[in-house]
Amino acid sequence: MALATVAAALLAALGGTLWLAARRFSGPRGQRMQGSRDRSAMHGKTVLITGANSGLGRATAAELLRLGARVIMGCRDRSRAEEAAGQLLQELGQAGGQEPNASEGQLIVKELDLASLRSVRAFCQELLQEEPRLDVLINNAGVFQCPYMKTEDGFEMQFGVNHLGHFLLTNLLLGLLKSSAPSRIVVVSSKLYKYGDINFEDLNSEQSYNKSFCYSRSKLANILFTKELARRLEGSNVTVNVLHPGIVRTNLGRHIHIPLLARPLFNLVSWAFFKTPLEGAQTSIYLASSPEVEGVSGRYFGDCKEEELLPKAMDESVARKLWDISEVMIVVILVQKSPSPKSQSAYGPQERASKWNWVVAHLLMDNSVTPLEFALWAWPCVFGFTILGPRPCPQRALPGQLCLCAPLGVSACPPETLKGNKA
Ligand SMILES: NC(=O)C1=CN([C@@H]2O[C@H](COP(=O)(O)OP(=O)(O)OC[C@H]3O[C@@H](n4cnc5c(N)ncnc54)[C@H](OP(=O)(O)O)[C@@H]3O)[C@@H](O)[C@H]2O)C=CC1
Ligand SMILES: CC1=C(/C=C/C(C)=C\C=C\C(C)=C\C=O)C(C)(C)CCC1
Repeated sequence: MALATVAAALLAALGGTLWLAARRFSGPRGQRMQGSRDRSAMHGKTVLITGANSGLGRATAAELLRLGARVIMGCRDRSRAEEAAGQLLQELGQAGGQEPNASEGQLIVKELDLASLRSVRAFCQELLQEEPRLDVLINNAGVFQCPYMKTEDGFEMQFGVNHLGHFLLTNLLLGLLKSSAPSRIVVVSSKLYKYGDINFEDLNSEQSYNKSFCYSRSKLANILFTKELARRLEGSNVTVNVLHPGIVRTNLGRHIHIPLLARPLFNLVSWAFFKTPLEGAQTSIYLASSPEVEGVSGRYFGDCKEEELLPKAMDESVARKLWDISEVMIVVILVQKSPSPKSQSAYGPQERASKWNWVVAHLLMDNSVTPLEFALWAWPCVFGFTILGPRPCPQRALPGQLCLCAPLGVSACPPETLKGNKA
């Protein structure tokens, strides 16, 4: 009897494995591969890929390199990136029957930590000095469902890396992309955007943190960012599109804890059902290199085809507001400040409870003010704020001017506004 049970269990396990293996090799996960195209399709083009040392970024880099591109790998860990670059060149050499480095494509490793605005700025400064052109920017790097952590600048990690770091990166490189036009920006989002919301009152998850919601919110932010950027880039010959890659077997799940004993099963299931990185990277490669999407902008793709978005990912006013807030966050952000006794008196109980210690600012007006213009008066404004403490927000007090407002109505405004508002 016992023998029969063991035999049945073994048979079931074998059958299950065979079924999974059959799925692995027959499933329709692999949409058409972009890799069969002309080997010099990207010759003369410079492509920057963030997070190119692993998963989808690595596979995208390999393929674009194969197509002849000069690929810049923007990675946070130089040694991991150099190791990946060495492997890529070797694989390319082996595949092409050539010596590594002998192919037309070129691979460059540069340090870029999207969890540090200082690192993003330093990276861009170097890139702008060294690179005469940039044809494709692929915002690929990402963090998935990590425990509550903050970036160097005090942002919740998933929002900070997946959205804000890329927001700054893209804005700093826009000039070069425009001067290299026709050029492309490709944003890697996720279908999980559906479960996110842009809750402006707690963008930094100070009040509560849910790792799934925050990942989804950051991916929704990727889509809204793409929509708003496409609008701003109309007529510039720089396109921007966003994609979801499907579920792909990469290192993205590193923060998901799986009990040791269950790991083999999860590995088997992910092996059978998930896409390989090369399969998952096809839409990135397509949007970066295919002539089919020349001039196409502001669209959402999966499996190399345009897909529909939920209304919340197409809301122009939310996209604009997110842009404005992000712009101010990256310029001003670190007005790291604990409320002084004086400023505490200006808070209601709810505000005090939120322990407001940095300014989440937003543009009150829809007037477009460049970061440079903003920076010119941001510091005097912050200075005024520090002296006078938070003031009630004089909503639209000075038409055409910009005010910084904390989420709960506490404001740091241009000095004139503060003066006019003094009690
Ligand atoms: N895999 C999937 O099923 C899906 C993935 N995506 C998206 O695809 C993108 C790529 O992820 P995937 O390849 O799967 O995951 P991987 O974890 O394999 O790759 C993520 C890359 O992002 C890099 N990265 C993480 N944090 C930072 C940072 N602070 N600065 C710079 N680079 C950083 C990682 O660097 P390091 O190796 O040093 O950690 C790594 O190179 C992500 O945006 C993800 O959200 C979307 C939907 C599904
Ligand atoms: C989620 C689980 C795993 C791994 C998932 C990976 C590698 C990526 C998933 C990414 C998704 C869904 C991103 C969406 O944007 C394991 C296979 C490690 C274990 C099971 C759970």
